[in-house]
Amino acid sequence: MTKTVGNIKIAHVSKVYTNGTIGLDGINLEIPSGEFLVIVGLSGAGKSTLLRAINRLHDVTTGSIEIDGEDITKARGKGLRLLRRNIAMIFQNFNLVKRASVARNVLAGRVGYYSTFRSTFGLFSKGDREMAAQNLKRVNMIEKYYTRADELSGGQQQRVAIARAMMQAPKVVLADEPIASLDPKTTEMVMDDLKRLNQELGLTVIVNLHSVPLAMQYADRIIGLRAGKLVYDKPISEVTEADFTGIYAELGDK
Ligand SMILES: Nc1ncnc2c1ncn2[C@@H]1O[C@H](COP(=O)(O)OP(=O)(O)OP(=O)(O)O)[C@@H](O)[C@H]1O
Repeated sequence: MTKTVGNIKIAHVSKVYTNGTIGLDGINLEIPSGEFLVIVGLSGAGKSTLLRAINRLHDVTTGSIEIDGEDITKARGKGLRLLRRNIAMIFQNFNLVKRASVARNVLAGRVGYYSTFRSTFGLFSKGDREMAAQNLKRVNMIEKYYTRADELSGGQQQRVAIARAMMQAPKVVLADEPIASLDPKTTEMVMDDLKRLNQELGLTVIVNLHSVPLAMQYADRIIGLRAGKLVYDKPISEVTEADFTGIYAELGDK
């Protein structure tokens, strides 16, 4: 089997929802291992659809999405499970089990490595408990190990969600507007956490954002979507001040 390093190759990908809405329209995109890619675009541009196609939460209508040479759009059964294990997802609304402890939520990130029986009964190994503690330290949340998730602030919940994502030992992290419901200071903490994972562990990180200034601050490369099409694609070194307004104007010009 190919060694997984987090290269993504999206070729001729379109997605038409069953009601006829075009989600994605002929996307071609290569994302090299270790890149911090930010996707910007107005609401409805197709950002979530693209992220969800990458981990196969959505099926695409045409095209292929290769993760290290393996097409996830065609994967089935065990092959799909193994591919998915390498791709962690972080959501806008955190998706934690509110009544469970922080530790339990973080350990849940490990279920891809366990039988259903063991994970249902919480039979996690000592090694995994240590890994959970390590990942909570990484996001400065270790002191909340036993706290219930619903006693945390939004920013703290998102950091627990990042620790949970890390339990998968992923190669790729997808974050769908991870800071949409957070204040500016917490936003910075969460974006810093994502950047640290990218830089220290070399993970490929793909983040959907509405904010171009934030994209400018964190991205290696920015792409823009409008009505399902790729309309902007530049490395951060080539993004100019003029593009700043350009991105807004072009994306807004529906
Ligand atoms: N399940 C669905 N069924 C039908 N159409 C959908 C579905 N999900 C999304 N769409 C449509 O697909 C298009 C792209 O939506 P998507 O959620 O990917 O955009 P987005 O850029 O992520 O928007 P936002 O920033 O608001 O999250 C929109 O026109 C949306 O209405």
